[in-house]
Amino acid sequence: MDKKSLRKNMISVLSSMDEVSKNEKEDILKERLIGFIKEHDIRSIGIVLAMSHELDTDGIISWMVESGREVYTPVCDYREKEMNFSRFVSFDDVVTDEKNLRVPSDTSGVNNQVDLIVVPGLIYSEAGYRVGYGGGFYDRFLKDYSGLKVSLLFEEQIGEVVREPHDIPVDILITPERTIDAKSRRPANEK
Ligand SMILES: Nc1nc2c(c(=O)[nH]1)N(C=O)[C@@H](CNc1ccc(C(=O)N[C@@H](CCC(=O)O)C(=O)O)cc1)CN2
Ligand SMILES: Nc1ncnc2c1ncn2[C@@H]1O[C@H](COP(=O)(O)OP(=O)(O)OP(=O)(O)O)[C@@H](O)[C@H]1O
Repeated sequence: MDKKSLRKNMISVLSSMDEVSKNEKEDILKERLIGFIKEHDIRSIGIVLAMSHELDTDGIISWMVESGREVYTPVCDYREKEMNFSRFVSFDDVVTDEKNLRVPSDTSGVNNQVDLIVVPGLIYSEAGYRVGYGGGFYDRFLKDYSGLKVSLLFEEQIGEVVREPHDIPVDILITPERTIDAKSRRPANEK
């Protein structure tokens, strides 16, 4: 199947997940990510403000802000195909961009070298390769980023990913059932 159909299929799988069990899994993912953040003493985090079919990140973001961590969310320049992370302070200070994604109303506080980025995606291989939403924003951004990269996902999202030269893999995959050390599953020249 081509990449576009793979994306479409996975979006429909995610959209048709049972709401109650999805919420339960999201709660587990939140707790697992909080454990990871504490364990690695993460102080600044880059994470998306999710769309409705995506894994809900609002609860995680609230915990991060309340626990005194700095939160940054992506802001895209669609013309330049560029993305920066702007400081997120409160859900009261959020607007929507031209693609209807939520972004901070004040985008001046940029930090592109946070301790941890939670990388969104649709399909993942256990080696940490990823099919995203097709914008290429993360692959372009991550080539100059040197901090930790994790992804949160449901087991249903693990599958075969055909690697492309520009793909930048994540270090760790967290599912409701396990934490996969993706980096250790790759050969030394692909770290
Ligand atoms: N919540 C959330 N925010 C996010 C992302 C994400 O995955 N989730 N991103 C993760 O990268 C970035 C935005 N990614 C985007 C990727 C593609 C298009 C886009 O141009 N979409 C096409 C339609 C897609 C298609 O069917 O080809 C369009 O609107 O014309 C927009 C944003 C940053 N913010
Ligand atoms: N480092 C890069 N430099 C230039 N173009 C890139 C780079 N990374 C990705 N692209 C281009 O962006 C487009 C989308 O890439 P791809 O299909 O890999 O997106 P994706 O991985 O699904 O999205 P994302 O990385 O935003 O999650 C492709 O046309 C690809 O060639």
